[in-house]
Amino acid sequence: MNLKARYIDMESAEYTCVLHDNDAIELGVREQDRIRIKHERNSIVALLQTTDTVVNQGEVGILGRAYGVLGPERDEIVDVVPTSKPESVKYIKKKMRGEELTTEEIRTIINDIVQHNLSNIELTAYVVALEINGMNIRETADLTMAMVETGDTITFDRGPIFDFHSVGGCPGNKITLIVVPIVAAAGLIIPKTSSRAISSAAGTADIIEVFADVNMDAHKLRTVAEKVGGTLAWGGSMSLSPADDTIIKVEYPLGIDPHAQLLASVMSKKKAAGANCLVIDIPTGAGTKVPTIEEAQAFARDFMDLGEKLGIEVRCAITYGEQPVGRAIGPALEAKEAITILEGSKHPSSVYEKSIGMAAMVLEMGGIKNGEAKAKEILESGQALTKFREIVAAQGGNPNISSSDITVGMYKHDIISAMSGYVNSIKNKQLVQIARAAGSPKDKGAGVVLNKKRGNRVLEGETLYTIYADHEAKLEQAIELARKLDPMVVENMIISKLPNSSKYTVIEETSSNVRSERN
Ligand SMILES: O=P(O)(O)OC[C@H]1O[C@H](OP(=O)(O)O)[C@H](O)[C@@H]1O
Ligand SMILES: O=c1cc[nH]c(=O)[nH]1
Repeated sequence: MNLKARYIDMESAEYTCVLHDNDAIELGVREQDRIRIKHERNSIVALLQTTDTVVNQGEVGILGRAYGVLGPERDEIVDVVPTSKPESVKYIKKKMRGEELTTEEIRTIINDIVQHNLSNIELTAYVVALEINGMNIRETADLTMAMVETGDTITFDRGPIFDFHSVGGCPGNKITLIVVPIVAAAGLIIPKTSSRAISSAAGTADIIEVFADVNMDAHKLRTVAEKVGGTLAWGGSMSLSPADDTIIKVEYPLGIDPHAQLLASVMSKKKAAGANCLVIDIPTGAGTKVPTIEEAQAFARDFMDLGEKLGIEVRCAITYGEQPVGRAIGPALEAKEAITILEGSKHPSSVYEKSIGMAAMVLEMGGIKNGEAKAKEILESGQALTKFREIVAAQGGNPNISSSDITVGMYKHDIISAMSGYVNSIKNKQLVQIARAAGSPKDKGAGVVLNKKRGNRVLEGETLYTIYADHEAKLEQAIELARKLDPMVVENMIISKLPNSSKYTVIEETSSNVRSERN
């Protein structure tokens, strides 16, 4: 059916088009059916919505970026035909039943994801099927290669190319901002790309975006890395492994990161960016993606096996993840904390220690002896800060950036301990929920800053942590959640008194061990 193309200034997660009810009846299609729209040599598949008001009979409305991808002029005639479900839906169902997929079936799924042929429901089914049934290492390698082959790849004139990546899952893990400048200042090339938050309150790309442009294409990634030695880029902004960001957008609201998808996500980006030597950080422990050391060791083996298949030398660090790295969680708060370390502060030491440890592993892969001493020298002499500023400037940020330039949320609230004792545990996932409720990562100033960490002595009335927000209503939501979730457990020698006693003093109406004070 030939119809006039009409731009609709709205966005939706999947490519979407709108037909008048009468045209939909004539074409024999219903809401949520798929429609192929052809314009010259270009075509897209969009999900259908029907209307008797938004577009006229004889028109097809095409939403936002789908219109841009198809490319007709306003009112130009396009050809509209019904089309069936993509073949990959069959293979997603096969994985839902727990069956092994062939190389070709995996390629078909990834092709359909890259072409935006799958609805968000189908994409969610894919992610959930992987979360429940997983993939063996052969399938994971095929998945990785399919993600590489559907995008661009970069080749550098000189090498070897180094990289570093965290599997995530531990809040406050802002160390990439320190590791990359140390490695680049040592003269190694590290074209680092990061994703946005998946299970956390701020992915590395969300943090860097506070002070520099993270969007770059593959050409710019290569040019910046060759010029200043390193990049701090968002993988989703470029054509390297383009399926990755589409899948992450579905994982984020669920807060899940299926093992095989995680492996393929990381390794496809590294392969596409031309990495030869890679260090992987695997935060481990309760409240992370990898609860036990045994699981972390198996994860590391999978990374090394995949690396062998892809021609990348991989070394892994199993790192402590049972509480946040450092004290800040949330984009601006984490940026400030990381830059403070680059400026010379050694507090909090977990950020300093972890950054030095990870950078040392990369330096040693590059043949530098005593990587730890070298990493410390580069950081403490200010060379890492200078390199960081060069990278920021190359990415359009302030070339003289300092921690005092970073603005954090204007609304804040202290959570106060109602009892004296020691911090027995800090629950990562609950802290993430609170930071997200405060607006992180979209609201850059939102998040949480810990005043106490595990094992610290706490006096009644002391601040345990502070919640920050850019909007007052979100601060209120986060405070309410904090009361309910109680993410920091303070205990003393008496755990409980019986009968009719709780281990906590109940100061407000909640059963929390905290009371709240405004500031
Ligand atoms: O913690 P969650 O959100 O699950 O994992 C995603 C984070 O982990 C990785 O960190 P990096 O880029 O190596 O610093 C990703 O790129 C992203 O920033
Ligand atoms: O880059 C990343 C990091 C963690 N998990 C992913 O799926 N991708």
